[in-house]
Amino acid sequence: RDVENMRLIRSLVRHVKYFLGLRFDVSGWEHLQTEGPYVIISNHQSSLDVLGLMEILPDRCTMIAKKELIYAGTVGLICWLGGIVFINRKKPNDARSVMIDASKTMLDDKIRLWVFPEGTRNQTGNLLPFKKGAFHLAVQAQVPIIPIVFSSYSSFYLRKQKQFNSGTITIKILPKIETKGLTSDDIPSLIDKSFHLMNSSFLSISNSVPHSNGPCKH
Ligand SMILES: CCCCCCCCCCCCCC(=O)SCCNC(=O)CCNC(=O)[C@H](O)C(C)(C)COP(=O)(O)OP(=O)(O)OC[C@H]1O[C@@H](n2cnc3c(N)ncnc32)[C@H](O)[C@@H]1OP(=O)(O)O
Ligand SMILES: CCCCCCCC/C=C\CCCCCCCC(=O)OC[C@@H](O)COP(=O)(O)O
Repeated sequence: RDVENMRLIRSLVRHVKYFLGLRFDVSGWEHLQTEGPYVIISNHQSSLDVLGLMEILPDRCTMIAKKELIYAGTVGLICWLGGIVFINRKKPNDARSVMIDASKTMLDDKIRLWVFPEGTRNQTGNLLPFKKGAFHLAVQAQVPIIPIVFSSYSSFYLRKQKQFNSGTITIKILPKIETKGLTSDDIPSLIDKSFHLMNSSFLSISNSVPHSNGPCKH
């Protein structure tokens, strides 16, 4: 169990896009060129997000995930080996204390953490209101937040209708938001700022996404 295992996991998962006929169009790479620990926040539409995440995952970065994933067979084992931090959403007090510990570990071990602040998968067409854990994490560790937005999958993937075509996912990496000097009192405004930046980015890149490239041959 070591965050370094994410290098191997990342290089394996990066091949999956070819089987699904998906392409990634990434902008803002320069914003990930930040030294030391930081918190990445991104929107969460489906398990497909794992592909986009692995496409751009920086070194020494692991994720916060719901603890149910440990029991998901091989996927659970891979998550555990990659040092994923598991939280129990049914016990918010426990989840908070795990995240408070993580704010120390990320500084001690120079680790970056990826959090889905919506807290659950969402394909409603707008981002869900953000949970607060990711922002406490960044403020407690006094590290920057890097917001990342994945465009809507709805032009090629409709879960209820069981439709899946090939398509292009736009990923926009936004400039980092500094938290140096901020305290827990600043969290509501930090959340507000992050939410509006990400939601407006999401709407703008989702409208400009090229439509499905046609049915997938597989
Ligand atoms: C092929 C195989 C490939 C394998 C691939 C591997 C990749 C896998 C990728 C896996 C991807 C998997 C992806 C997934 O699994 S996504 C699902 C799991 N992830 C999350 O849920 C993350 C986001 N959740 C949170 O951050 C929540 O805030 C938590 C769960 C922590 C609490 O939720 P809660 O429901 O309680 O809501 P709340 O946010 O309104 O907070 C309530 C109150 O608590 C205060 N508070 C909160 N936090 C802190 C804190 N740290 N220190 C001090 N205080 C804190 C807060 O200020 C507020 O108080 P007040 O301000 O109202 O007074
Ligand atoms: C044609 C079907 C298209 C789907 C293909 C998916 C391919 C993805 C490839 C490999 C990655 C598999 C790893 C799965 C990790 C799942 C993480 C995840 O998404 O957990 C759900 C959790 O965050 C929120 O849970 P809830 O929405 O609150 O319950």
